Amino acid sequence: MGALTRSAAIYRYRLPMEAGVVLRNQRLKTRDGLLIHLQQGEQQGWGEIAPLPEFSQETLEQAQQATLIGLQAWLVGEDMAASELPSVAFGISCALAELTGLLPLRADYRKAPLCTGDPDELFAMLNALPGEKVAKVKVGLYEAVRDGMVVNVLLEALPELKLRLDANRSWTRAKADSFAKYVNPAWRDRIAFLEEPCKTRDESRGFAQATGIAIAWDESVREADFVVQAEPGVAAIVIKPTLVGSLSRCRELVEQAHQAGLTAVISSSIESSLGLTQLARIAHWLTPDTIPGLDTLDLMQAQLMRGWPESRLPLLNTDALECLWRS
Ligand SMILES: O=C(O)CCC(=O)C1=CC=C[C@@H](O)[C@@H]1C(=O)O
Ligand SMILES: [Mg+2]
Repeated sequence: MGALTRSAAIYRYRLPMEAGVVLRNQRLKTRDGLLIHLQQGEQQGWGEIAPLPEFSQETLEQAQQATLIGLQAWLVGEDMAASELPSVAFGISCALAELTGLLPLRADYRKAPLCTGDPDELFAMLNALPGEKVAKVKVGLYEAVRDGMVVNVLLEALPELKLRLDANRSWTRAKADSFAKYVNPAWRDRIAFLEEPCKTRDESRGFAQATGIAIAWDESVREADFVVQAEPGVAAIVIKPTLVGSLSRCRELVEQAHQAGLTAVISSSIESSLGLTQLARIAHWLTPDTIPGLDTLDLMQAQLMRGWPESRLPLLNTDALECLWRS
């Protein structure tokens, strides 16, 4: 491989977001990130490196520096050690996996639609979906009691529906319990999982065991002391590659989850359509039996380089990219 000439480039993109996309404490007006392009002889690969504000530890500037160092090493034929910055490790490993043909082209474009809680809107969305009816609802933003009622109404109105819920650690145990109180016990097993209900893992475990509502780890997966293991009440782990790291790290997590009998859900960190379509390919490759959590494209006002099937958003090409470095 080393005999063929290598070239590489780093581009920067900025995509306008829909008004009102709020991440934790911050309104996200634009999504900013890097795309990298690697070429070796006839082979090439793209990768996206886009730290997510409020979720990633690294800034875009730090990611850019680390990317440059990584690509310069690759150009002189060195084996790149995975960067310590997860977004960089993910983007570089994707570009290499495209270049070497490791990442298959087939993709899983099913997505669990993100739903605001309006049963009519959800009904229309689900009717348009082939196969399994799974939707995702954010909870923990308003009153826990209101969340409980919304979930109950959705499950009652749509008998085929399974729900994924996400509280992003916003509840005390008491609030989580007041949510559960409003969900008919007969329907609780149609909650595929509730991501991170409580502020601590122990509280979340206690909640799952007391209520019979299965939970999933998301934030926890990125913590240093986290170990993938079967536990009572835990159904799944959520893997957001931009926040987790290299493709091989993601693969390792998927394998550990499957060995422990847990579902592994490949999920978005609000990447552009380039990164999202790669995540759909990763999901088809590593978790073919599980619908990935990729319904975030419509939070943006445009797609980038590669289109998501049937998306009506305009597709921007390389003209929208600013070349930062090329060699
Ligand atoms: O998991 C999904 O189905 C979509 C992605 C998603 O919900 C999220 C992506 C990025 C940040 C958060 O707002 C949110 C999450 O916490 O899981
Ligand atoms: Mg989550």
